[in-house]
Amino acid sequence: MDPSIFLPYAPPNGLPQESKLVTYMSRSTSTPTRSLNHAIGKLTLDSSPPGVKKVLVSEFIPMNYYVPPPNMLPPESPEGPPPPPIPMANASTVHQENVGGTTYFYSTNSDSLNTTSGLNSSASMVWLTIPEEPCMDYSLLSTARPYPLVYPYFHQPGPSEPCLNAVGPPMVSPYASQMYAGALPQPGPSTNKQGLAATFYNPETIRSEIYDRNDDVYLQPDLNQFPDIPDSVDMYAELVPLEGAVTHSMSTSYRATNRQNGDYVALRRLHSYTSPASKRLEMWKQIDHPNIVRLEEYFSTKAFNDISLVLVYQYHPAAVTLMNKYLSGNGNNSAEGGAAYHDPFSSDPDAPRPYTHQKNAMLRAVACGALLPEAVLWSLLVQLTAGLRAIHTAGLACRSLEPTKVIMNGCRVRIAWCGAADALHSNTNDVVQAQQDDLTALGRLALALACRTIHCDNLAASMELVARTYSADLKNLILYLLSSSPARRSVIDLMPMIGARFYTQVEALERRADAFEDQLSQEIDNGRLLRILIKLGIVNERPELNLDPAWSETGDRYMLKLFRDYLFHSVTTDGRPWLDQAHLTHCLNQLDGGTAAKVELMSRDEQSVLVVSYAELKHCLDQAFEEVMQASEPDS
Ligand SMILES: Nc1ncnc2c1ncn2[C@@H]1O[C@H](COP(=O)(O)OP(=O)(O)OP(=O)(O)O)[C@@H](O)[C@H]1O
Repeated sequence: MDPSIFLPYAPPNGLPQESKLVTYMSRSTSTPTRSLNHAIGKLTLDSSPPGVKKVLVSEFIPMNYYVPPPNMLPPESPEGPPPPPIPMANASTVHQENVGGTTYFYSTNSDSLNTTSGLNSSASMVWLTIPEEPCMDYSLLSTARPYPLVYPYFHQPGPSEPCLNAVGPPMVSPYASQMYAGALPQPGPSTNKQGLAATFYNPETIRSEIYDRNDDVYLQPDLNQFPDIPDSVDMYAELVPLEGAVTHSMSTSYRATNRQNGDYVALRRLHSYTSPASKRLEMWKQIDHPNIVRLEEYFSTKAFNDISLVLVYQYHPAAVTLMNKYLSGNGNNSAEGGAAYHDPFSSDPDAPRPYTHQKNAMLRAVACGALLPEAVLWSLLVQLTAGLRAIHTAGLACRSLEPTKVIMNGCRVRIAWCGAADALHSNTNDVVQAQQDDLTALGRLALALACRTIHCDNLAASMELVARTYSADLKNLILYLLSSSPARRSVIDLMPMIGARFYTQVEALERRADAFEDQLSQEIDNGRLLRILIKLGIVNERPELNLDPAWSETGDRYMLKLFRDYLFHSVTTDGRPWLDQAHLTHCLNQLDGGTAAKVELMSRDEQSVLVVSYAELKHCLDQAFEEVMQASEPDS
């Protein structure tokens, strides 16, 4: 064994000279900090420029090994609540404003919080308390579709049929409602997890994510609604426009099914594409990264009555864009602490708005307690920088890092439609400049997420909000990304700024893996037992096979019938049903394993007893099932 592994930890000044950390520390005083100071100077923020050490993640507090009471949690703890609303000075004044002849009064008195006036709420918002995490309502999480769904696989109860869901809690996801024909198993007691914990490893959240995906995958839209879309394009069929896709002349997105393997794919069709496909698309095909939607292939087609280039990507069910999830403020995402605020002007978008209303979309987000917990922001940034790093390292540039082009499902972030921009602008050669633009775009995206609005044009005000709400490290990271200094920025420089927060992400992922493993260990045998039950059900009490009405009552099948009675219809000595699920599971496991253990089977008239091993029973079952399978073939 290499004895050097036992050497004690060396302090920073004792780091080996070839260490990357040494390289970084020796130059960190020049590149990032200089540009940060420069940027801060330009923004004339009140706060003094950060010192070098602040840039180097000095404020991070390890967490989670001890869970303090909620009010003591650091803002970026995985358990941490969203940042508190910013208190505003002078909360008792009344402000009035005349808009279009109407005078609006803004009571800034915190007592007015309970009034129903939407306008008042915009002034007194800053004193709103952070809402409790809503109890899980799956319907909030299921995404709206622009088309009605048909249910090809599952029976829907007709009007006269009893509906088990008639009484009980509100129905959950459409898929779940079809699967269970009734209420889902109720989630356990509310765990009231917040921050990363709420999204990464809360079992109820994980469960609802899975239902959302199943909704998306199993509930088919009615393809007749799209008569203009070809039945198939190359090897892809069942094309459906992707939810939220805007129809325009340059490109269209579809979900489709691969006819060879049945997998879903996301297609990006570039209309009237006459130039040769960019060579960079081949490079994009090589990129396989968990934070990038993989480009599988591309081809030209005339199926759309023009020459289109079609890019084929991996499909991620129930994916939503960052725009829809965090920035659109459409109120559908309260489970995310959504940026849903009451907009008193929503009924008439063109109505003149008070200056106060226009000015501060981000302050409204503060008012709703809708700012994201810092840990969630870092998680998004860690994933985005990981994806971007892979892209830049491959000598490519994303060119479209926008909230509408980054998708999320569950807690995973993926950069979507990579390569489409290269295909559209195949004559753009300056990758280095495009990579710099990517970093600026990442900065804009980070700022938008931090302020929960895309209206961050007032950079100084936005940065002030960030500085007052989040750690100096987050502010510095955004400033670095947005810096206009001529020094070349690199995605690699972001890693030291993320620093120990990386561990938070790793820890959350490990906890998520634990949650999955726990769940898997509980469910792992269910499929196996279900399969053997299905086999038994197919064989037992079959009225006839191959015109033989006695088939299931004779030969091997008779033993299986007695075994079924033994399993499900045993009674106690005084004639009561004997229900012992552990015994039942044990017997099914023995049958599946075909063990040598013996079981006594009694005929229904109690006149004869058969002693058989599970191995024999298994053999009987396999034989009988095989016979049914053969009889089911059309030419049998
Ligand atoms: N790989 C994917 N798997 C599943 N869904 C995806 C995937 N990529 C994107 N989506 C979803 O497709 C939808 C439409 O995306 P798209 O980028 O086409 O929207 P758009 O607003 O019309 O953009 P554009 O104006 O550039 O055409 C988005 O809601 C997004 O969540």
